[in-house]
Amino acid sequence: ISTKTTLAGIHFDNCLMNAAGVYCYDASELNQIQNSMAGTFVTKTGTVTPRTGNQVPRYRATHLGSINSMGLPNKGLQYYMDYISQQQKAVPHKTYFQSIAGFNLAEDEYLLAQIQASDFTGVVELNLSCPNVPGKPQIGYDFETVEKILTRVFEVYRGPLGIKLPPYFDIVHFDQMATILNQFPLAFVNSVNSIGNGLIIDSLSERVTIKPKHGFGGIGGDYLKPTALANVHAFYQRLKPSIQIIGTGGIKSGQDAFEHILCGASMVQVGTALHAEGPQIFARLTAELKTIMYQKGYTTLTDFRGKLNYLD
Ligand SMILES: CC(C)(C)CCc1c(C(=O)O)[nH]c(=O)[nH]c1=O
Repeated sequence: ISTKTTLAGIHFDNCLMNAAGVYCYDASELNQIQNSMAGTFVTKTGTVTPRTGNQVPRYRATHLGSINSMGLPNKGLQYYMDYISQQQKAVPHKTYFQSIAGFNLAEDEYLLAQIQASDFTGVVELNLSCPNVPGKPQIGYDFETVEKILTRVFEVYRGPLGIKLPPYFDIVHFDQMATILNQFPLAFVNSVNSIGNGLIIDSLSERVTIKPKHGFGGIGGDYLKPTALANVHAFYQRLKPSIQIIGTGGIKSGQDAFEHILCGASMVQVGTALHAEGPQIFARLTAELKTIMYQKGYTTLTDFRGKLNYLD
């Protein structure tokens, strides 16, 4: 029984990995993912220069998930490029993901030019949940800007590249986004990022639980799973076959991973549950997924990927 997968024509021994932002800030954390059962890792979203991010507390977990307003704290793109370059030499049989985000089109182009000029042989994940010009919604909700960015991105970058999308909640938005994305040679779409601007309250103290943005932050975990599954399946149904789906959101068991793959995911990423349990979670999730596959008579992910049944 195998949980291996292929993405962007590249083989991964395991379909489970971290979600950008969780357990991937520095070499210490990335080493722990590298030495776990995860099939690979994605770095914290790298920006043009290092960022300290927002004031703490900026992450809070509950028994149903998490809220965060980290503010993109990261070591800067070059730090992650150097780390990956070292890993490509030390552990050459694996392929790594570099997450990036520019705060405008020029920064996106700069980041991609840096990667293009390096010895990077991995996969780029462009985070489209980044802020736009003030007064406009995040890029992922500004469809014209998505199209403009992707047009430019594929003029400047030639390696395998996918995008991380925020969740959508309207069928028309799935249709509109898929129509845009199907124009581009994307390797994958990663659905979903956290649900933006949720609020988790401590009713005893009658206070919010994180400091930035008056307590507003991205929601992950169990709260996110139905939305994540819907986005994975909606894009799986609409995108051309060459654009694969990475499923992110609400995975804390082998069953959750199974459901994401049943909805069409080729790779699954773990965030909130990884933050809570640490990298040994990948051994548990892999064992649980294999048990489910065994019980159902499946030997590979292709036996059930995307084969969700409807109640016709
Ligand atoms: C929310 C942004 C800071 C604009 C991007 C980075 C990010 C963050 C973050 O660094 O706050 N948290 C998330 O849950 N998803 C993200 O994509």
